[in-house]
Amino acid sequence: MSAKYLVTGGAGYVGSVVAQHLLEAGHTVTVLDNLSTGFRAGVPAGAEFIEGDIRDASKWLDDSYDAVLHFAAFSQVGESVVKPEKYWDNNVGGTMALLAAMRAAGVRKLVFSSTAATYGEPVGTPITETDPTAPTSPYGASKLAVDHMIGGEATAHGLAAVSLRYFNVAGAYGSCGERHDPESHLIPLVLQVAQGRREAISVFGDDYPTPDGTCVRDYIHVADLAEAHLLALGAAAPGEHLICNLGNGNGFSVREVIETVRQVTGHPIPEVIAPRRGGDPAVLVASAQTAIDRLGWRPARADLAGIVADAWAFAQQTKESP
Ligand SMILES: NC(=O)c1ccc[n+]([C@@H]2O[C@H](COP(=O)([O-])OP(=O)(O)OC[C@H]3O[C@@H](n4cnc5c(N)ncnc54)[C@H](O)[C@@H]3O)[C@@H](O)[C@H]2O)c1
Ligand SMILES: O=c1ccn([C@@H]2O[C@H](COP(=O)(O)OP(=O)(O)O[C@H]3O[C@H](CO)[C@@H](O)[C@H](O)[C@H]3O)[C@@H](O)[C@H]2O)c(=O)[nH]1
Repeated sequence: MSAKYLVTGGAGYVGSVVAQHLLEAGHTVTVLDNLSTGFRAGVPAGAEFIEGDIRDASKWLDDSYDAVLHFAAFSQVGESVVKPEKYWDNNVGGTMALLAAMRAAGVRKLVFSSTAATYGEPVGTPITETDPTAPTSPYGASKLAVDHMIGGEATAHGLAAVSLRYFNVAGAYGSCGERHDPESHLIPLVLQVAQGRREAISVFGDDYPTPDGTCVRDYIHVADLAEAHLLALGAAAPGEHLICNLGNGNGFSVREVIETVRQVTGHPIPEVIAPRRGGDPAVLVASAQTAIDRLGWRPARADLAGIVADAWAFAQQTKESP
């Protein structure tokens, strides 16, 4: 059945890919985005676009919407360590206003972009949703605070909510992909080296307690992630807050990612060792068992070389833009 969805942050990377999937499934989509890190051209054709801030969501939200998918946030781990106030203000303050607008409008279903960064340094691998949450960055702390806020909203006011804790999102979907300005994520930065836009990739720390000394992450294809959002829209009952990790359960080190980019692009990719980046845990690998059991989700694009190849195809389409 066709439904109407508000997608906050739908001019950004993940939000645009999910909006595109919703449109392809026959739904009506309104994107609300203040373009602080997103791009007008990133909004998929066929979606209505409102240039505005989630803090003002009450201006546009009404009971014609069936649910909100909430992506709008600042999301750089390293930046959050040096500018924590920016993260509390936008991620927590903005979501408080959005939840109030949803309550006032009677929109009672939410899917939220949470993150692996809520766990901090894990107590074991893979990470499950019942593991302790002790974020190592203000970004992770702000997202954990929002998860708590959503839990309270569900219990007190009957919201049906799903927090999806993404691990490292990568790859592209057709004309929707990752283009941050400036870019901070590993795979698009390594691809910029392959394109000749950067001389070398900096490896942030080679003295972590991992097999090759560099940080290990669980890279998930953005299209697999998008499919989980569509499933999540039907997963929670009123008053329930379901939390699901989303990853493939495979960890790759920074060096392994760089080597994969060499294989995909044929470029030698020079690397230089740089100091550790603040806020980075050594290893983040997901158990997605809850998503498999509760959403019926199955990742179909888990191969790292395939993920990098899709990101490379997208980077080649958008060579000149940021
Ligand atoms: N990319 C990842 O690897 C990853 C991993 C875990 C979680 N997440 C979460 O997923 C979400 C999307 O991440 P992304 O990589 O697509 O980031 P992005 O920066 O590409 O997209 C975020 C979008 O939100 C918009 N936005 C920010 N603040 C806003 C506000 N106050 N009002 C309206 N619009 C606002 C930005 O303009 C941008 O278009 C974020 O919440 C992020 O924390 C991302
Ligand atoms: O130039 C670079 C950029 C990154 N890295 C390293 O590469 C890894 C991945 O970094 P990045 O791509 O910036 O992603 P993360 O910092 O792991 O964070 C992403 O993944 C998290 C979940 O794991 C999400 O919460 C965040 O929103 C999302 O940005 C980390 O160890 C970084 O230190 C480098 O060595 N050099």
